Amino acid sequence: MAESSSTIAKPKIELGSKTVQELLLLAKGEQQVPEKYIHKVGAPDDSSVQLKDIPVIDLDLLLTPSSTTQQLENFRTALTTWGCFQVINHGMTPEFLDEVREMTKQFFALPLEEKQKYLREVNDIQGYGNDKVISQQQTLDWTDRLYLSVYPQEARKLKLWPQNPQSLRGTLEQYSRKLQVVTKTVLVAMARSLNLDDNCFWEQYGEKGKMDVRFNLYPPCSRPDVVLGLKPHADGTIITLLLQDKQVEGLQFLKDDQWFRAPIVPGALLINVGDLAEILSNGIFKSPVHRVLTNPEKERISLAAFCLPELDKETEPFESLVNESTPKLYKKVKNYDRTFFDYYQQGRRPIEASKI
Ligand SMILES: O=C(O)CCC(=O)C(=O)O
Ligand SMILES: [Fe+2]
Repeated sequence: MAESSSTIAKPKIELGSKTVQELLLLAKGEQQVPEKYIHKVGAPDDSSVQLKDIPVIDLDLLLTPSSTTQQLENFRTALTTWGCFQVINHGMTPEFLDEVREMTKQFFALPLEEKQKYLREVNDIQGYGNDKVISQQQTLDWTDRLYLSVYPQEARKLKLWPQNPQSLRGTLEQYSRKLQVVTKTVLVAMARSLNLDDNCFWEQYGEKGKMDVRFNLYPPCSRPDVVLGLKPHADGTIITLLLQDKQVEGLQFLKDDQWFRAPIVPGALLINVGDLAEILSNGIFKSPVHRVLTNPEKERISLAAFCLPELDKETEPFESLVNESTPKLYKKVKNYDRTFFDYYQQGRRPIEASKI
């Protein structure tokens, strides 16, 4: 159902909440999970969720002339059915990816006071903390995070970039530079797979395109039957590039109304279409709904990089994808990420509001 963005309540103030790690420290081994994390409806019934291979795309082959047709065809199918794929040969060694995972673990393993040096300020998104709490009714996610803008350079708030572990700043710089290269290749391939001008997705991202990274920690949870690491959502991005934990699963995708577990492919990055690429492609690419489950024994980490258009850039379906037989399906949107979290926390999808 289409709805106008004015129907979403705009929070004036944010209500405070503790990080999950802090909560666990205070609980001193007590198993009780606070009420506000418990899903009374939509609890994660995991009993019939299957593991299904998400398409694997070799980035090295994607744009080479000799293999273009078949590779691009597979790529397009991945984006129109799953809305996500695992990418290999992306230019980063398994050792380097392990280093990125390791620094993520090391950061979350620091004493609370150390992490709190980088605390997110109320109503800001960058920094260490957890869910933005905008209503007492909100069911919270069992996750702590460190959210940092890496591009454009001027969006960086370096005082929130941890100096401990010492390697974090340098490794993050290196990792995000590599991700920019992957992003460009993927965006060009997306255009090519739709027979559009090579640069059309890349231009939407823009020279000042935003890349925000979110380090996620999902501590063990004694009630995985009723608590979620992340509520079902689709991303408000053009694309999202995700580095998954190497040992612990948890991510699931909704496809044809069924949940599927995302397998771990240790050397791969998992890339998914976000709402903005769904809009640009006039609905041809699917921005998939996904969620993260909790694990009773093991903690899980992940690192998501969100690619968003530069500030004030307007996003609407490419004209060449709109004609009499395929009418325009989405309205123009701008600064989409600003309203995204308000919808998310109410368990709603912002893309509904832009549907015509
Ligand atoms: O932790 C994961 O595997 C997924 C993270 C995610 O979906 C997000 O940060 O938007
Ligand atoms: Fe996500």
